[in-house]
This record gives sequence, C-alpha cells and structure tokens, in this order.
Amino acid sequence: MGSLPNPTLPTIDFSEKNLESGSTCWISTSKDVVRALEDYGCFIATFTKFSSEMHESIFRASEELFDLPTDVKILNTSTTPSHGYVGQVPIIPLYEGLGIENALTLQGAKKFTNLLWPSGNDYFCDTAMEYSKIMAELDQVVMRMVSQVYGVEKSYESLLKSTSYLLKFIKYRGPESDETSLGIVPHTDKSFMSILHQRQVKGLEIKLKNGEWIAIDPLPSTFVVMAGDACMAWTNGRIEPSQHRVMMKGREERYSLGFFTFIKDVLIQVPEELVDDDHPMQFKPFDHYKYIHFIYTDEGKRSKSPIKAYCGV
Ligand SMILES: O=C(O)CCC(=O)C(=O)O
Ligand SMILES: [Fe+2]
Repeated sequence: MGSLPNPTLPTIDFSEKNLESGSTCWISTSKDVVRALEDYGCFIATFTKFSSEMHESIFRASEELFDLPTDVKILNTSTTPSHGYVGQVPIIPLYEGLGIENALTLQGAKKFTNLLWPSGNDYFCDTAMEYSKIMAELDQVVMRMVSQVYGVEKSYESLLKSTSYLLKFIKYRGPESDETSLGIVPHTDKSFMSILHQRQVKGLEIKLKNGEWIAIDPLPSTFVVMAGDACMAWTNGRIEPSQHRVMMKGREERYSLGFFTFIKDVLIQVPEELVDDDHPMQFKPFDHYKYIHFIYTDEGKRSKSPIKAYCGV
C-alpha cells in the first residue's frame, strides 16, 4: 500500500498572466483564492514578481537590523501593543521582532530607519520600502479577488483607503539543548490580512481543520497569505483565520517577515451583501485598533475567540 502524500496547503500562482484584471485566468485564480481561504484560512502564493535578489536584500537588511544592540532596538516603540520591539518574553524566549508602522510610506520607513540609525541607512530604508510595496501589491490583488467573488468591492475599496501596513522583522535565536523549541505560541493573527515569508530555515506550522499541524517549506518567491481575525468579522464568518505557530527544530537561527494590514480610522462592518436569512449578521461594526487593545485585557486573554468576544453578535 502506498503512503498518502504529506498534506499541504493549496498553492496559488500569482504570475503576470493571472494578474490581468477580469481575464479568464484572473477569474479562475479568484475562485481558487476564495476556496483556499474558506477551507484553510490561508494559502501559499508564488509571486514571480518577487525576485531572489529581493529575497536576499530584505534578509540582509534584517540581519543588519538584528545585529544592532538591544538598547537601540528597544527604541522601536508603538502605542499599539506588539507593533514595536518585542523580545526577551519568557514564554517565547527565542523570539525577537521589530515593526515598521506605515511601512508603505516614505515617512514611516524613514522614521523607523532614523530612529535606529541616527546617521542614516539608505540601504535599509529603500529595501524595506520596496519589499512593502511588493507585498502591498500582492495583498491588494488577493483582496480585490476576494471582494469580487463576494460582490463586495465597494466595501473593500473603503477599507483599502483606510489600510495601514505593518512590516515586521522577526528573528528566532537557535535553541540551546534544554530550551523549548517553541518559537511562537499557536495563535491567529489579529490583522485584517497577513503575508508571511521565511528565509531558508523552516519552522512555520499551520493547523488544518482536522487538527493536524503541517510545516511550510521556505522558498525565496513563495509566501503564506493568511486571513486575520478582522477578515473573519468582515466576511461574516465565511473566512476563518488559521491557527499557526513556529517550532524550532534544529539549532539554527531563523529569520522571517510578516506583512500585516490593519484598518485605521473607520469601523469594519459586515457588507450587507454578506447578510441574508441563511447568513445572519454575526459581527457588530468595530474599530480594529481598539480590538487589538482588547486582546491584551484580561477578558481578551481569557477568551477562546477574542474577536467573537469583542464584537460578536
Ligand atoms: O515567523 C513566522 O513565520 C510567523 C510569525 C507570526 O506568526 C506572526 O508574527 O504573527
Ligand atoms: Fe502570526
């Protein structure tokens, strides 16, 4: 008897031919995207526009960043929890992360760069911005496809205008013998959408609906596109975010990147097209950033599904 192949996520190709809006390829890719998000909460995207040179440069920039002394890295603060420097956290001792808020704007990239390198670092600033631009493009293609399939383009356009992008640089120290190999605890993202990218050391694992954890192989031009809690509320529960974690198997350190979208200054509300007798309204309109603060309250920490606790009907 042959053994079953290892389960994996659907892979969706975002090469030029699939990106011509309205073309046959675009339409069939859109359906694949929605099916994958509804079935898994995420998928693997191959994005040929992202070159291996870009892969090398962004991770070189990341190394440079993590090589800075800790007292410099902690200058990366934010009024939003976990959007700035995170490190030396007892339950995830291997994890260290820094975040560029408003990563798509020159102002956001410059503010971060000048804070950490007062004498400037054009290489870092330009690379981070270029990476963000490409990731935002992928995010917007995916979300445009989703909104077309659901017939909610107008609602998406208004969210898009209010989208704020967070680029997170993440490093996991290689575990020492008796240390936990848990890089990051199982969680769903609090974002609207997330795009994850790994360097050559694997570790990202995603929980399937049957409870099985599967490991995602890193490749230079592949990304995991993942729905966050806010996307579940917006789609009235049609798309559920997947639980994921990082397990550090070897002793090697691991670098990864997360590109997250958040909705600022407008309430996220379920589009009326997604509500009918079979799909009653499941979520009240809510403020995304207030939701992030809620996660860190006692009630938010206790809750099995904080998004339902926060704005569920
Ligand atoms: O490091 C990774 O691959 C995953 C990071 C992650 O899940 C997160 O930052 O939310
Ligand atoms: Fe995550």
